[in-house]
Amino acid sequence: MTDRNTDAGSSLAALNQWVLEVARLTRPENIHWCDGSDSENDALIQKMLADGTLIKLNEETHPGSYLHRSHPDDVARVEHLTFVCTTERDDAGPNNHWMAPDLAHQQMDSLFDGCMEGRTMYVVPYCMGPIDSPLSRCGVEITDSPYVVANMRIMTRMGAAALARIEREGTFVKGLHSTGDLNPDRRFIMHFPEELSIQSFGSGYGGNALLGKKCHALRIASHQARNEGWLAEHMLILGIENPQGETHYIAAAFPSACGKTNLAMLIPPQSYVEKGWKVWTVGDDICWMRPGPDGRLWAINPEAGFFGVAPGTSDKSNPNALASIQRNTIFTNVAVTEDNQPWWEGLDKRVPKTDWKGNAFDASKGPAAHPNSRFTVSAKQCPSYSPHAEDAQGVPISAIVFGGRRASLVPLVFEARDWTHGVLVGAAMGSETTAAATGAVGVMRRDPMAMKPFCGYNFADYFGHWLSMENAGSKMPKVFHVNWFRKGDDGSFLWPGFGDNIRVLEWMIKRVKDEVGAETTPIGHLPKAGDLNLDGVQLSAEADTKLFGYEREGWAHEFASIAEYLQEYGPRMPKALLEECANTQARMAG
Ligand SMILES: Nc1nc2c(ncn2[C@@H]2O[C@H](COP(=O)(O)OP(=O)(O)OP(=O)(O)O)[C@@H](O)[C@H]2O)c(=O)[nH]1
Ligand SMILES: O=C([O-])CC(=O)C(=O)O
Ligand SMILES: [Mn+2]
Repeated sequence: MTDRNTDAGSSLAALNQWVLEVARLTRPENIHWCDGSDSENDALIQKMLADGTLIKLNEETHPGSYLHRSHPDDVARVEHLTFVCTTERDDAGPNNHWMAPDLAHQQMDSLFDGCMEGRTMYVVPYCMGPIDSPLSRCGVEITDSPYVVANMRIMTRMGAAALARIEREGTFVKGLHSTGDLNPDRRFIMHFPEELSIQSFGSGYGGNALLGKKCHALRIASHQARNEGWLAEHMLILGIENPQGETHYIAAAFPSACGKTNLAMLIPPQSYVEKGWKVWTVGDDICWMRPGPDGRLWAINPEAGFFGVAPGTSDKSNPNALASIQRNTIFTNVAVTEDNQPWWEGLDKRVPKTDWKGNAFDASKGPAAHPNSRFTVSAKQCPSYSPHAEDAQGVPISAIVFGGRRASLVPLVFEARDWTHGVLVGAAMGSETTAAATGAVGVMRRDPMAMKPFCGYNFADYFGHWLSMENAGSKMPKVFHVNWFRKGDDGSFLWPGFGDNIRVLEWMIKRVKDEVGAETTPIGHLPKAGDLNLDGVQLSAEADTKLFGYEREGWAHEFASIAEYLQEYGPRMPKALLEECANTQARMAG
């Protein structure tokens, strides 16, 4: 496999040439190279206020903050229109939609033909990760959307410093984006991992349009990571500091809208705060990890901001997120109150005046804020932002956590037997779908490592890559699985979740430090009664069995379906993983 644009030295010439090529195709009125300065941002904001792209929010309560209302058909990622275009179909795998690169280029060229007439074309150089980190990677997004530019400025290190790094380094990911006419029939999100390039047309929504995020930092980066021996994952990163002042870092993969931002910003219950426990936020969505000289995995957050789900965010559920978004925040598709403050379901008891489409709010017509409405804000505004979040070498990872949204069967927490079993636990993940992507909500689907929508290559090869991370000299993190979403017979959540999730993290750290034993079952190790601190938590008798038990019959069914799922990948699926699965099934039968 060769990656084409790696010609160091002539990188700026290559960039210039590509920009001119794109301009010839898209025919913009102007070309603007973004330097990332405040004055540039101010001018963009003024332009967007003037043409209605942004609406100013209450300056007293939310200084420097704006509302954007997207087209009502353009509110989430579009997985059915997202393609991985590798030369060989099997390199994209059954987990991706595939199109031959030539055909995809033909199709995209005709969409981009003249699409920027009368518009300004913005050239956005950006760096994913701290600007001085060897783990970081750069890209350039060309876009005709000032909203995208303003968001990229918050979400990445954008502008002059990134351009200088590109010039030094020679390699960058090429991203081309146009909102086109926002017609869903003319919408495609195309990835060309072998060319390190992305082409996105017809959507302004975050995951489809902020190309540094899912398109670059996951789909393209996962391909680069495989070639270069590292991991690009859909994971939050947090630091948990114990009363002795030791901090352990945990990376956790949950599918979209399944609790990454909330866990990353966790505020412990009062009893924990009093003892001196703290949680530090390193990242809330994406994690790039690489083995360090000491054999441990070292991780950076490639992003500079949070593109978080608004509904459900409150001073009870996530006070750190709420504190972060009091100023300098772009809100997308939220409702507004009488006095022009942003509002969403779960924030407080006020009744908004206007819904996310800009109509007078009418409770009979559905929620006021779109269920996938979002805030974009700099990570620096988060009170729990880790002092080590920008460390060039990253932070060392002690534990990897997988988790899904599972109303039944799956207990609160279990630990994998070893690395290979841990890879199986990740590969076997299932979760109920959410509003973060278009389509039905609440349907259980396999979402290995929370990467179903984001892995830029064949899952069989991806699992093989994960298995290969353990080798002589490596000190792999322990692997756990959690489920905050188990429901009781009456349909309510059995576990309080949010701040109380620290109880589960504390148990994990005790396991990492070998301070407690565990109950061994065929799915892995469960906490022994008394080892997980439940002081002050009121659990029903039903919760006690459902959160901490192993349900033999249900798991046998689950694993029959997991085995079938892994078989779908055919002979490329690593034997070691199939054997681990069979081995787990044998334990269940025995
Ligand atoms: N019951 C329960 N709900 C939770 C918990 N943590 C998060 N949630 C809810 O899950 C939804 C999504 O949470 P987020 O933290 O925004 O999810 P995310 O994984 O960061 O989502 P993306 O940004 O789409 O990747 C919100 O409605 C939260 O209120 C928890 O511990 N228990
Ligand atoms: O990608 C997006 O638009 C938002 C997000 O974090 C996800 O869906 O996982
Ligand atoms: Mn996400």
